[in-house]
Amino acid sequence: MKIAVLPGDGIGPEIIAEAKLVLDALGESFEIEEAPVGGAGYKASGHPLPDATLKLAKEADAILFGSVGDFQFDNLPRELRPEQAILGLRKHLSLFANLRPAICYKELTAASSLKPEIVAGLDILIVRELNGDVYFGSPKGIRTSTDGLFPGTREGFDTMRYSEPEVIRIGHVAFNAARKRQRRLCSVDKSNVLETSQLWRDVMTELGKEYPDVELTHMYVDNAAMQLVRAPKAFDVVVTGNLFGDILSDEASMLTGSIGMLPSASLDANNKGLYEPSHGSAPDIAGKGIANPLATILSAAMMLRYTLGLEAQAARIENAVQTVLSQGYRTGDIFTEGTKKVGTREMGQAVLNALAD
Ligand SMILES: NC(=O)c1ccc[n+]([C@@H]2O[C@H](COP(=O)([O-])OP(=O)(O)OC[C@H]3O[C@@H](n4cnc5c(N)ncnc54)[C@H](O)[C@@H]3O)[C@@H](O)[C@H]2O)c1
Ligand SMILES: CC(C)[C@H](C(=O)O)[C@@H](O)C(=O)O
Ligand SMILES: [Mg+2]
Repeated sequence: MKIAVLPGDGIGPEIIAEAKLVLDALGESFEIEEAPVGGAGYKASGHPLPDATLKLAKEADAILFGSVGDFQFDNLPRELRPEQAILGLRKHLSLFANLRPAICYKELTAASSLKPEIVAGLDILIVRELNGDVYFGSPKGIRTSTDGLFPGTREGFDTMRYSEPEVIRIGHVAFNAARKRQRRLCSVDKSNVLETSQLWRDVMTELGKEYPDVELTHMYVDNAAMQLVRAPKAFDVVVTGNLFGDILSDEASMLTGSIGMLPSASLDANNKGLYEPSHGSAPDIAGKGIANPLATILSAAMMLRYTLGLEAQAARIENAVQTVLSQGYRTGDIFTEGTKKVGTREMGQAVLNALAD
């Protein structure tokens, strides 16, 4: 099994190094090949998604991705900025289904931004559509306005767009995920204002008839943002568009203690996937050896489960993460009084030790 490993920028290489050690420790014969991406790709070959990196990503069975982004590239034309690499991979590989599980481990209830009783036992799954919406809709750009309130001035514009088949395919993923869980699906949109959302809601409602065993509800995104911090355990599976899902999953991460705990899978129609932590390159802590590697290690576990068919190995990794948390190891982002503060390497080592036991 060939795994493309794309560390990227900022804390990417630090957290990926730990996930690689975990994969090495499993005793499987993975063929692991690394390639530069993001700012690192730009530096190596003048493009954030070099041809050789894209080729490797396409031919590999699965992709493990760190993170991209660095303010030193902010002044480049958009198509050369690091973030285009992850957007390009998602698009080129048709990775339309982004699964972001927000689970609050019992040891981390104290680290959550909410009261422990509100997050204890929290286990929700955000299913985010990843190939459409305002991210990819055209036209987009910056131009001189010819109408509107301030003609003759610059205006930025993007197009929010969803086709029916795009909504149907992510809908099936979400309904099927709900079937394997508590059979409750909340579709989040802004159909009181947006036409894309009206279509989204109509299509989800229609699709719901094929899944009579799943309870489908609808919620406006502003209310969903509020309910996520008021009573997050009321959710089971949430399905939403690209932009709303980006924002809601960062919000949900804080219920688990830290964004450093939130893994993700980005899947195509055949469950081939790219696996990455939901967080970014964290330039504020890059190079300090203090980033939390657990979201990346848990993403590797998702890769074993969803794409490589190694459920038992995925469970081994998840159990090891559970063990290190109960042993009291904490990186700074999840540290609370009475626990042991460690850096990236020590946290990774603790996971390796737990795997060896
Ligand atoms: N998929 C990706 O590659 C991805 C995702 C999100 C953001 N980004 C990019 O990352 C760069 C920084 O973005 P940002 O600051 O808005 O978001 P970020 O997720 O990188 O960081 C937000 C905050 O969370 C902290 N944080 C993130 N991951 C952490 C970890 N593993 N351990 C401990 N703390 C962690 C950071 O220190 C920071 O304070 C930008 O260039 C952005 O575009 C990339
Ligand atoms: C870096 C950026 C393009 C990306 C997104 O908006 O999808 C990130 O925030 C994420 O959540 O993976
Ligand atoms: Mg994001």
